[in-house]
Amino acid sequence: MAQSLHLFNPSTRSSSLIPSPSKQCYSYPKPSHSISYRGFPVGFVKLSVRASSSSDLDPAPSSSSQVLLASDNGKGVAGGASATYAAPQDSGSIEVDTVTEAELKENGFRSTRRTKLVCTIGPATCGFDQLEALAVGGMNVARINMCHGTRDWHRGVIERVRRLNEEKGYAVAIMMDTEGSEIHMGDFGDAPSAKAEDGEIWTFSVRAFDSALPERTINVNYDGFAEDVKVGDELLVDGGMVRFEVIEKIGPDVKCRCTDPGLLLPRANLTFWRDGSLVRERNAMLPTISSKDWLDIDFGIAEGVDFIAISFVKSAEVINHLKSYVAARACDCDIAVIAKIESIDSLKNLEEIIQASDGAMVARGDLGAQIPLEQVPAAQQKIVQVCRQLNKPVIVASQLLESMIEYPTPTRAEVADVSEAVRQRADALMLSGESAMGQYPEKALAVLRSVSLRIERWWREEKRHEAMELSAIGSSFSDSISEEICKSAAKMANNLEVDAIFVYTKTGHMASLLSRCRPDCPIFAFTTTTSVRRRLNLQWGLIPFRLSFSDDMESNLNKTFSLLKARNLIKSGDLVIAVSDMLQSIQVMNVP
Ligand SMILES: Nc1ncnc2c1ncn2[C@@H]1O[C@H](COP(=O)(O)OP(=O)(O)O)[C@@H](O)[C@H]1O
Ligand SMILES: C=C(OP(=O)(O)O)C(=O)O
Ligand SMILES: [K+]
Ligand SMILES: [Mg+2]
Repeated sequence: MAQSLHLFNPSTRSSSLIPSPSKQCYSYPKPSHSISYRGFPVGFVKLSVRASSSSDLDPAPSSSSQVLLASDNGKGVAGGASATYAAPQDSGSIEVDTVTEAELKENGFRSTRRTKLVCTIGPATCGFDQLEALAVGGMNVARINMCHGTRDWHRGVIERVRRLNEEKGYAVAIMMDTEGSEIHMGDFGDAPSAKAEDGEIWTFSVRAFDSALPERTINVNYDGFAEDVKVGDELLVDGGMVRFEVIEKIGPDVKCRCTDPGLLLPRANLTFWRDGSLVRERNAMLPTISSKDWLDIDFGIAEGVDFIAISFVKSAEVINHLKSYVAARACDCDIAVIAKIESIDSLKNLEEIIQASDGAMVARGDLGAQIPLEQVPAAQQKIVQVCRQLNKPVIVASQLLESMIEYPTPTRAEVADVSEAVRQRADALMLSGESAMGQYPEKALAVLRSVSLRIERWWREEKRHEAMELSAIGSSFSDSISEEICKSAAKMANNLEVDAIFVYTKTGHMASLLSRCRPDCPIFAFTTTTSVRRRLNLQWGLIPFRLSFSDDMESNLNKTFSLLKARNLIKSGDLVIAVSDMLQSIQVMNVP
């Protein structure tokens, strides 16, 4: 027997949507057998609430009443959509990728992976077959780093990922990461890297060299470099992978002695320190988004990437600016803006930056160059928590499996680091050099996958009581209803041990609210557009499906059940909870 719980705010809906006892709007699919429910409220409850009339999203007068309906037969409860959705042409199909399909069939719902995986694409993984191997291995998002390679090179990667999605049914999203205008070294011409030995004198220069670089010379991208540094400053490459001391300044050239030897990689980040503190001279005035970044952003918009990650964000202002820029130019696609938290300024303004963004990245590489390394773990935990509270997806990035650039197995410490990020319930983990230029990209991805699965299972079995208290975030009354529905649905799903939560969501918002609750069961997110489906691929626990659906939940459910059954993804008797952002309701039912 199907049971349902609906919430209405009658004043926000047309009169035809108000429940009418004589009108039976739903006849839910009848399961083949009935089950008993523990603790499920059945009955009719009327609540009086004060709706905020100041919200433009919810123009309800303060006298409006909010009605909570629960039904034990799933019939006679009316509702409707706040918008009418046109059913696209291909209404008879459901799209889900073959890897998820295989995983669901082999391991059952419970053991599908909840933590999402991002792979940086570089020379080691840019071919079609290599990209396909990563997709098969569980890559949810492909990241291209505009610090490296040409736009043509990146365009090629985007085309191959899109082709992979079209030909093989994947929904791999594309994230474009901007270079940012912090100080970094140039390339080494044909050499992939250079070795700096203890005591060697190297020249860091802002001069443009026409031909090959002179020996032991490094280009610096920031014109003010030679003016900003002082003799005696300490110069850190990549947060301390290699260290130099500034010994002499000669016009545009800065001579430095190597004090900690190591490998110099192209475009490595440079910071300089004076008396134990990071120096913030005129370089602190560089714009977050450089003129080259703006051209890259235009490229990303033209290519229809799914996410744009902004390096070295300092304030919410730049995010707001970029979001309006994107909104004005990207007419038919919705590009999410991800704030990379990798500077002292971004930590200072953390909450406002995350609030303004569509997600965040804990970019530990540069963060570890700006704050003492021992402070990075606490910063990571804080960023992950703030993102969860504010309902923004968060990616933990950099050096997760650094040794796997060279070796086929990770260190125990790396496995512990990956475990910690999964235990913090971050939405996604990211590979950088491991997948871009390492020797074992697929093996590194397999480690992220197996560690995620194991820790997620441990969490479900052992840690359920450690649920995070989620504060209210809704900015309108209608938002608050959605939020409460998702919290209740997630709690019910855990208590009733349901097999899956189904969410019908046009924009993806309702799916993200469910993901935020980190329920024990997977969330099947049905959405009408391929772009939303790809975007949902970054969020914890969501299995995005593309499906055409209408505002009629009965037919949506019937259609979903029959399509999923035909593909052996669900079976009669499976217990599911369905929620939707068109009709604010929770329904509990067995698959017929
Ligand atoms: N498009 C690319 N072309 C060439 N090399 C790349 C590319 N993307 C990434 N890499 C390599 O992978 C390494 C790690 O990638 P990433 O972490 O994104 O960059 P970075 O180390 O510069 O912050 C880079 O240092 C670079 O050597
Ligand atoms: C992910 C990071 O940014 P990028 O690789 O672009 O330096 C980082 O600094 O950790
Ligand atoms: K970058
Ligand atoms: Mg960085």
